Amino acid sequence: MAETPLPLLLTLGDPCGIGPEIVVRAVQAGDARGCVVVGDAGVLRRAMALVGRSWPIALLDRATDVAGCPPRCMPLLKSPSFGGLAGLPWGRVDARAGAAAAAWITRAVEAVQRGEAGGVVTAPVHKEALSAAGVPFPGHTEMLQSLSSRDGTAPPVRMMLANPELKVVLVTIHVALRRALELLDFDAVLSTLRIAHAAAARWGQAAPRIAVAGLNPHAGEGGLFGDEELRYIGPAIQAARAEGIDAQGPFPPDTVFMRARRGAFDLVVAMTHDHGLIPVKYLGVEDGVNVTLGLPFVRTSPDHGTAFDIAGRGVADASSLVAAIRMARRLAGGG
Ligand SMILES: NC(=O)C1=CN([C@@H]2O[C@H](COP(=O)(O)OP(=O)(O)OC[C@H]3O[C@@H](n4cnc5c(N)ncnc54)[C@H](O)[C@@H]3O)[C@@H](O)[C@H]2O)C=CC1
Ligand SMILES: NCC(=O)COP(=O)(O)O
Repeated sequence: MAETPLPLLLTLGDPCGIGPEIVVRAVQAGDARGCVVVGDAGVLRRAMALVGRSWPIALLDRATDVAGCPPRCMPLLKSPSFGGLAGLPWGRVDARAGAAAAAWITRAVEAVQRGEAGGVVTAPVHKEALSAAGVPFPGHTEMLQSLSSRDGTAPPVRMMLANPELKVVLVTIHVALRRALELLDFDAVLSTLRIAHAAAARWGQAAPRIAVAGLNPHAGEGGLFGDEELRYIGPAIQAARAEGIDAQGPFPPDTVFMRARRGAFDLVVAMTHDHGLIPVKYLGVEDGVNVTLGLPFVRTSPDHGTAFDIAGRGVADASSLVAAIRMARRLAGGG
């Protein structure tokens, strides 16, 4: 008999953004079966009111208790309580919202580390709200990495954004562009290639064809427009190849995504956040999923943010969250 997969945990994200609304929409559409929400009952009720639906909330001590949850109810893992969150104005940076969002991420990781859940799907947080709350991480990726530390050592992780046409893994993420240039080196590129190669086996590509986008226009044009490709990107690709990784490049960043989209490569490694994410997001946020590679558990997220400009208006699209839930189920082995 097939085993019932462990539930997925669904963190509500910033209470002032569209996270709670898209979580409720995903539940309403039947796309969040087997998921347990991590957040606040008042915030959930406010989101239910926004979409014109109301379900009883079943408060769970453990995520696995969802098995005994009556039908047509919203399973909510007992999570740190803050009070007053449901009264916060929509679409504003608020330290209380940032603190709550961070606490729910921590709660979800505790539960997954105890073996109660198959993975974590996170609704968006606002990075300024996290910072206002004194959270020492710019985003989920860094926070999840830190929470996964063992004996004081955090695993190397990378952000991947994926849609049905493109998969892009980033060498650097939430730092100023100047700082990203300082952080880029042989080890950072080689480590990214190793993480991407190892992670691809989880979605069924044991030997992915990885294209590496250069940093400079035309990938440096033989050193005419910068030498990072010659100094460390190319050597890191060669080192990866020597380990059996099918890494190719460096290719001009302005054309490599087009080639990958046409099927020449299975994924693209990009040096900086915007080099890599603009091509993915330009194809539309509906199908995009953010996956953290290298963690000891599955974590996915929609590819969009808190959308403060439309928060509280009841017009948010839950498609990307639904894609993130489906991807998490696949990666966690639940179909
Ligand atoms: N995984 C996460 O926690 C992420 C968090 N962020 C954070 O979110 C905050 C806001 O980021 P922005 O750059 O404004 O990007 P954003 O993705 O929140 O919004 C960009 C535009 O897309 C629209 N949009 C986004 N998601 C939508 C949806 N589901 N339905 C309909 N329209 C949607 C928004 O209304 C806005 O016009 C920032 O603090 C950013 O760091 C951004 C990306 C991911
Ligand atoms: N642009 C994607 C993004 O910033 C997501 O960050 P994270 O919260 O998943 O680390």
